[in-house]
Amino acid sequence: MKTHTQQLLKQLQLVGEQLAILIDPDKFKLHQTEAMVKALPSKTDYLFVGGSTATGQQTEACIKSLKQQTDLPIILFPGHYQQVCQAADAILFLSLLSGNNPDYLVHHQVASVPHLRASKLEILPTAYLLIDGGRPSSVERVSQTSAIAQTEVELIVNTALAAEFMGKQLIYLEAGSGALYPVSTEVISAVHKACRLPIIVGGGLKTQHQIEQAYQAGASLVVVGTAFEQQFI
Ligand SMILES: CC(C)=CCC/C(C)=C/CC/C(C)=C/CC/C(C)=C/COP(=O)(O)OP(=O)(O)O
Ligand SMILES: O=P(O)(O)OC[C@@H](O)CO
Ligand SMILES: [Mg+2]
Repeated sequence: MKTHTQQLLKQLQLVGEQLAILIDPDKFKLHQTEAMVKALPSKTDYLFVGGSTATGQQTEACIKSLKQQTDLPIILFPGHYQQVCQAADAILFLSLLSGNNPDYLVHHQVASVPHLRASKLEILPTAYLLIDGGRPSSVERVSQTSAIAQTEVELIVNTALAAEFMGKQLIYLEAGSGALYPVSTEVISAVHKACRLPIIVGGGLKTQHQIEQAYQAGASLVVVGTAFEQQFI
């Protein structure tokens, strides 16, 4: 097995207040790649590529097209092991710890290993916590798990700390793509106070003010998908 550099993990641990734009291969149109890359906010640090229902082929075509237009690091954000693609730079090695579906706790991870053993992708061990964003999300539907209520702060903190004790390197607090409201600053700051890992926050972030609030509460990286995507539909 090749050694994986820890370049992006170090950047996530050290830099803070970073921005990722999420591209969902499901909705991605190849002919719009150039315009889309030009429209990226100047502060963009990473592109996340993934979706709950995207196929491997869609994911690969999307990443290859983006790679022709930008040098930004491309981080896979997989909804399924078949989305593993060697053309990316890194992978959020997600485990859906807010739910009790073994497929999303461990089976996708095991199934991805044959693709990852031979690859140079940097692996980012990530605890993925789905928090209620006010409407049913695709992740809930696909994984057949329920989101944790925003009021269950202690459960969220305990789940994040369990992730830290398990050796995860990143915590992703997810309100679901297109959420009516994002993960609250109360939840983010409670996790930040209790847990040493960098926090990624995504789902339902639409305004600069919401993004600033997430950083102030302790998010190291904010993910925006729908608000960017809507320019291209
Ligand atoms: C580690 C490997 C290989 C796979 C991980 C598999 C796991 C645990 C996935 C977590 C659950 C899941 C389905 C995550 C998908 C996250 C994602 C990329 C969401 C993007 O948004 P969509 O859910 O596609 O939203 P739309 O409905 O708006 O398209
Ligand atoms: O599409 P939005 O609501 O920006 O969510 C982004 C991301 O966190 C979803 O997985
Ligand atoms: Mg999708």
